[in-house]
Amino acid sequence: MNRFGDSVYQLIVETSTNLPGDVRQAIKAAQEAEDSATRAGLSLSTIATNIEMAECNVSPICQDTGMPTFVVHTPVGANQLIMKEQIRSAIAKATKDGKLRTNSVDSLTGANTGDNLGPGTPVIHFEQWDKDDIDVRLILKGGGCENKNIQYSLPTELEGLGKAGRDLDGIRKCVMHAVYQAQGQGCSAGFIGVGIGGDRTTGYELAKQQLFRRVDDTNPILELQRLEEYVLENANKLGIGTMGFGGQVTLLGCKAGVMNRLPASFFVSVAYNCWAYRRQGVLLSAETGEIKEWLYPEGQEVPMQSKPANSAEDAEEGATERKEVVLNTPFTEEQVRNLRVGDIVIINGEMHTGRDALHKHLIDHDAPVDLDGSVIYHCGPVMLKEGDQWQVKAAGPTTSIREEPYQGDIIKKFGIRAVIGKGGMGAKTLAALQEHGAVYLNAIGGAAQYYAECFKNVNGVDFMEFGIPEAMWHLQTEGFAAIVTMDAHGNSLHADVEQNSFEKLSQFKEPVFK
Ligand SMILES: O=C(O)C[C@H](O)C(=O)O
Ligand code: SF4
Repeated sequence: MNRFGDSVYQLIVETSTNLPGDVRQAIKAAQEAEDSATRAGLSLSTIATNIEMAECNVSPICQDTGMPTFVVHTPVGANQLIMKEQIRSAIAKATKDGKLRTNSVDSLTGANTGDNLGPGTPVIHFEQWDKDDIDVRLILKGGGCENKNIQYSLPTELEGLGKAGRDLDGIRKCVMHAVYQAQGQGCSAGFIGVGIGGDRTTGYELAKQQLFRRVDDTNPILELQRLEEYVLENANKLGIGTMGFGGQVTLLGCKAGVMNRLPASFFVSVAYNCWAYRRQGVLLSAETGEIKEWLYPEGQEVPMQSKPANSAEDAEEGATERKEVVLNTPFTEEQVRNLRVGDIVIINGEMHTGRDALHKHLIDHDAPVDLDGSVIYHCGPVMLKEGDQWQVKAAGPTTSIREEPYQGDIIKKFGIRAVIGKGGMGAKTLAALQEHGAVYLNAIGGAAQYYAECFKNVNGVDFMEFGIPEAMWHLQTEGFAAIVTMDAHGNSLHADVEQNSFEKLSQFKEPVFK
């Protein structure tokens, strides 16, 4: 068993940096279905480039390397205590090597443990089985998509869909609603695991177990197979699209499982996973711990392409739709008031990261640097210190809506002119953008390698006491491209897509499974 720890380390690195072949296949199919000159098509192309970059750089696909969750099957008599210790050591080493972000935070104090070890992290489930080998599976599911998980208790009344009863049709409505309520915030196009039955805890567990299935498998239970096919086909009619930009592809996979329940309870639990669906597995020799087999198709079997516009017509249509503007920081009020929803902004100069801890802090404290005209990037990067210099290892956007309670006030207090993030923000921020003269720019969630390349130097850092993801990094930037999705004139693409998809949701009100 002396190779067990090394094998687990390899599994962690592979899972974080190389998206499996079946997931890649689903993303490629989405690229085919989407007009490549649209916002959704361009985003998928960036995602494809990012997947290749992560594989090539052996660096995290997305900066949020998630909650490491292992499911281990062992032969009877194997020592699980030793395996647990070696898994923990492999997690700490992968963190130190920049393959995982420091993601384990004390819930009361906010202190980051720095090595991804702590109460509840990593999650390790052991099961015994009657085979001779050890099966280790790992999923790295990020926080943004985890926040979009949802649990329904039937019967219930669902906005847009009406009554959902305790039957297959009620389940169908819950799952359609789950996709709608996620909008683009969990980095659509996504995958969902559905757990039918159980109690609140085991229902969610069952939903997450579905995410260990292969994307291209078929459910052996006929009713569930029909449910999966129905949801996959019809959720894509909601028009939410990649990153919630609108488009043909919103969902890439739906997998449902069922277990018994108590007579009084009927839960439908949905686990939402972003496109950066990082899960892999290995079969290990119980004697040596060596890898005998990888359990999902490996990434290199399915190369990705950043597809060029597929026809001259597409390219032209795309070009007339949007304007590209190059801006150097700090921005002026006039520059941002000239921007409209749909424009692409290419940013050069210094920008500052800031997320949950910083926004809360800035409400009643001064900023450590002058933020007049500045650009704030909602991002918790993976950083590594090489010699005396910090290096940006992965740096995609985080879900902006979490900063909604603070953002408007902070924009006005410090004179910020642009906020970059993903998933959009709400009415309070939109009003502040209009009043003060600022814009919200949407970057492609999960494209952490793609954006990391735009950061040419780390000029400094403040609030390291918040931990690496929450610190305020001052980053020298070149060629960072993002789309205006909320402008200084009261327009919000997010509000429009939400409204349109809500109207479409009501089409699915009538019973389908009787
Ligand atoms: O924590 C992050 O970096 C991102 C998070 O996974 C999110 O989707 O908001
Ligand atoms: S940023 Fe997006 S891609 Fe990354 S973990 Fe969060 S939801 Fe997933």
